[in-house]
Amino acid sequence: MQPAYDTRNIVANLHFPACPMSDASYRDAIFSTPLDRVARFSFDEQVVACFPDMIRRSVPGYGQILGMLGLIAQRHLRHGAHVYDLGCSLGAASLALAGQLPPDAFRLTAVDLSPAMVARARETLAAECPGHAIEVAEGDIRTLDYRPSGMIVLNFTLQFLPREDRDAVIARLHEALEPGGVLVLSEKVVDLDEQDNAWRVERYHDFKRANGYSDLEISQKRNALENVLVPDSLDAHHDRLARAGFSRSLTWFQYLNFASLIAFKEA
Ligand SMILES: C[S@@+](CC[C@H](N)C(=O)[O-])C[C@H]1O[C@@H](n2cnc3c(N)ncnc32)[C@H](O)[C@@H]1O
Ligand SMILES: O=C(O)C(=O)C[C@]1(C(=O)O)C=C[C@@H](O)C=C1
Repeated sequence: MQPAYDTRNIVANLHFPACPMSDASYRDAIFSTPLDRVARFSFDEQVVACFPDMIRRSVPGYGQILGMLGLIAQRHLRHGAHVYDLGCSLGAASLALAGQLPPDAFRLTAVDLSPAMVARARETLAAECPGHAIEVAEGDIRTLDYRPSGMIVLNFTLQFLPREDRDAVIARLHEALEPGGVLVLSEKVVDLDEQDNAWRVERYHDFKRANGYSDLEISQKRNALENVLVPDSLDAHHDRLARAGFSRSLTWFQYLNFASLIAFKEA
C-alpha cells in the first residue's frame, strides 16, 4: 500500500548501505559508560563505525540541510561545474547531491583529513554513485590546492579548525569559487545573548535525550568536544564571509544552536 505521506523528496533519506540504522552494532554508544578520563574527540575508527547514527541523532536538521543541497545546486550550479565537499566524513553531502542531480550535472571532490573517514567514504561513494564523477581525497582543507568550483559545501567542518585558521580558509574558498558560485556553510553556533544561548543549549540537550542519549553520554561528549569543536556566532560567520569578499550571505536554516548559511560570490 502507498504510504499516506511520502517524504522521500522532502529530505535526503540517506542510507549508508553498510550501516543499517536498525542494527545495534552501528549505534553510537561511545560515551555510554563512565570514562576515567574523557579523551579529546577525534574522527577515528570508533567514530567512523557509528558516524551515521551519531550525526543523525546529534545534529538537529541534519537531514533537512542535506536535502536542500540538491535544490540549491539546481538553482546556482552551472551545468558540469566542479563541486567540493570539504570535511566530507563518510560523504553524506556528496551522496545527497548525487541522489538529486544527474551524473553530467557536476564533478565533485570530497576531502577529509581522517584516513578512516576517507577509506569508508571511498567505498560508499563508489558503490552508491558509480555513474557520478566523484573523487575522494585525503587532505587538509587549510593547505589544499583548490581548483575553480561552482559550489563548495562545508557541512559542520569549519567548527573543528582552530579559530585563527578560519579566515584564511574562507578567503581561499572565495578565491576558488567561480563568479556566481556559492558556499554552503553549516555550523554549530553560539547565540551572543547569554540567556538565549543557554535556552538553545538546554533544548539541544533535550533533543539529544529524546534521541536516546543519556545524561552521561551528553556530558562526556560535551567534555570530549571542549576546545575541539569551537563554535562561532552567526555574526562572526557573516563578518568573516564579508571580509573574505562574499558579496552577500544569509542564514537560510537554523534549528536551536545549529545553522546553515549560504554565501554568494558576485557573478
Ligand atoms: C562533523 S564532520 C562533517 C560531517 C559531514 N560533512 C557530513 O555532512 O556528514 C567533520 C569532519 O571534518 C573533518 N576535518 C576536520 N578538520 C579538517 C581539516 N583541517 N581538513 C579536512 N577535514 C577536516 C573531520 O575529519 C570530520 O570528518
Ligand atoms: O554532539 C554534539 O554536541 C555535536 O556538536 C554534534 C557533532 C557536530 O556538530 O559536529 C559533533 C561531533 C560529531 O562530528 C557529530 C556531530
